[in-house]
Amino acid sequence: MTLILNGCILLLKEHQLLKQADIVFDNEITAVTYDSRTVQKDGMFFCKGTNFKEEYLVQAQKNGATTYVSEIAYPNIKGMNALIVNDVQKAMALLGAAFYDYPQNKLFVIAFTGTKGKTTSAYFTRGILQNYSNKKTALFSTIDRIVGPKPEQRFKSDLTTPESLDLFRDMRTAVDNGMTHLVMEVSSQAYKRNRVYGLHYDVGFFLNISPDHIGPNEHPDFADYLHCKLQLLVNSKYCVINADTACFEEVYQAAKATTAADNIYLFAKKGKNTDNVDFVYSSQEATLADSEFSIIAQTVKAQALNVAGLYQLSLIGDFNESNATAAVIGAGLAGAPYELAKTSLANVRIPGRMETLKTQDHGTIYVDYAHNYASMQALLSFLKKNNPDKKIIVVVGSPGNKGVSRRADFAKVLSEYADFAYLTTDDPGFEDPAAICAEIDERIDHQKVAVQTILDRFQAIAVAIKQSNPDDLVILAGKGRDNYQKVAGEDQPYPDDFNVAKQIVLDLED
Ligand SMILES: CC(=O)N[C@H]1[C@@H](OP(=O)(O)OP(=O)(O)OC[C@H]2O[C@@H](n3ccc(=O)[nH]c3=O)[C@H](O)[C@@H]2O)O[C@H](CO)[C@@H](O)[C@@H]1O[C@H](C)C(=O)N[C@@H](C)C(=O)N[C@H](CCC(=O)O)C(=O)O
Ligand SMILES: Nc1ncnc2c1ncn2[C@@H]1O[C@H](COP(=O)(O)OP(=O)(O)OP(=O)(O)O)[C@@H](O)[C@H]1O
Repeated sequence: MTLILNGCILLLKEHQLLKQADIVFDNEITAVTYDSRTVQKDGMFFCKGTNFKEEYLVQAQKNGATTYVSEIAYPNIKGMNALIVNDVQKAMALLGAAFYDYPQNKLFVIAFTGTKGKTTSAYFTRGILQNYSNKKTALFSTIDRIVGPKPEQRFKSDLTTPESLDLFRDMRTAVDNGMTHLVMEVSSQAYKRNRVYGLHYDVGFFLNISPDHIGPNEHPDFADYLHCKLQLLVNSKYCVINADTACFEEVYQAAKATTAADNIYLFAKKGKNTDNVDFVYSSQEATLADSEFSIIAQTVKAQALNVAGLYQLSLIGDFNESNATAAVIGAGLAGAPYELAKTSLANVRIPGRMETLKTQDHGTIYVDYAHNYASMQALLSFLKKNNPDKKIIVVVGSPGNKGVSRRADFAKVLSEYADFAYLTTDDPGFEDPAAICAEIDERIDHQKVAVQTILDRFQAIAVAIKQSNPDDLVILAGKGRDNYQKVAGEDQPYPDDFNVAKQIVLDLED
């Protein structure tokens, strides 16, 4: 992979990003990076970030960088080409795509945004497309990035949507590994930080929106959060929208701004406002671990996708039927027909999303990543509605140094639905986990919910399971399959909630 300096200048000018170009020598660029520690010979180095220091550029030059791209010039740096731009993140995304030779053009790209359900929908979609594409579907999700068919081509993600250079590099790797399809999650932060600037998708999904990610390092307010999420639709050839979402009118208008109505698909749950939607899904039957739902195609264009029919899921929750409906439509737009979607979907399981453990004498255990009001409400209200006579026991904590409003939110949602709450530790960071639990506890309605605080998460889960009866529902919320606790700047190893529960159940049933 290479870049020609003149080509870079043209591209930046085309997007009105170039303020100044100081060219010392003309050479071919054979590597790109934003980290001085990974610079290679004849590399291009991007100076970006709130914590950026000039010494990184000095190190980059020492390590072989010949060109830097930055929003400000560094006059002390001699003997390097300088491309001074008015937005380094946008410049990086454009030059990154060019450097990796536009790998997105070789992939059918399906992208999901939404406050909740991105990972689940992405996994469902990939589950179907893997069978449709002969195992050639890449996945960029919050949990992992899969760039090829071999186990070593799957690795853990650090961000939901990676930095642009990493994104285009991984797309290139996926193409070189023979992948033909890509399913990816796009966070609002990815748009805020221009990680996906210039990227177009074959299909873009808007799943839902509720207040989240608003704070000092993320979005200043809800309007900014929504605006960032809407960008996905503006950059998609086909748009698929959950018509039950909050702010539907704004969302639909954003799609219509750049997409013909024929290429916009709407779906909604039966019983809501389904008059003008293409697909309606409806719950048929749910056990404690599986659910059955149907998708009806209401319009000619929906029928043409050939995906309507009855479906089964190996995880429950009406919200997961919504996520699965989205996946079926996405896979349908890629060409996957009903029968294939049906058989593929039935087998998809997602790490830490409604994973179920059935015990002999201690109820049904759910491990779920629900970690804010919207997701906890969706989860607990579903369980309550379908099991009005069963006791709901929740093990939950709230993280330190972020999302402080979640503490009051958890108190509210527990008061609404839970019978028993075990408050415990969840990534306390630099805060005292006991104080965090106390903040939740003081807002819980103790007339409705019995509360016990057990700071050791393993012990909290053990006590919750041991004290439950065969008919009870025990929900281990918030951490999904996280195998660490973030404590005072360190990731301390933790077996993960599912493994902890499995161990406790094994010990009990020995
Ligand atoms: C607020 C935010 O998005 N920050 C991201 C951003 O940081 P930054 O650009 O400010 O970089 P920085 O940490 O100040 O570092 C400065 C620069 O110096 C470079 N450096 C550093 C040390 C050195 O020796 N040499 C060197 O060159 C670094 O490579 C970096 O480019 O770029 C970094 C990668 O270069 C990200 O790791 C970092 O994500 C932080 C950790 C983060 O937590 N982000 C969250 C908010 C996020 O993006 N979340 C969304 C999901 C939430 C949602 O749904 O919106 C996500 O997509 O994951
Ligand atoms: N469509 C939905 N509506 C409301 N809640 C949902 C929905 N889908 C999933 N959830 C809940 O949210 C949790 C997180 O789901 P998922 O990981 O799919 O979402 P996400 O958008 O990737 O989330 P995040 O941005 O927090 O990583 C699930 O464990 C579940 O409790």
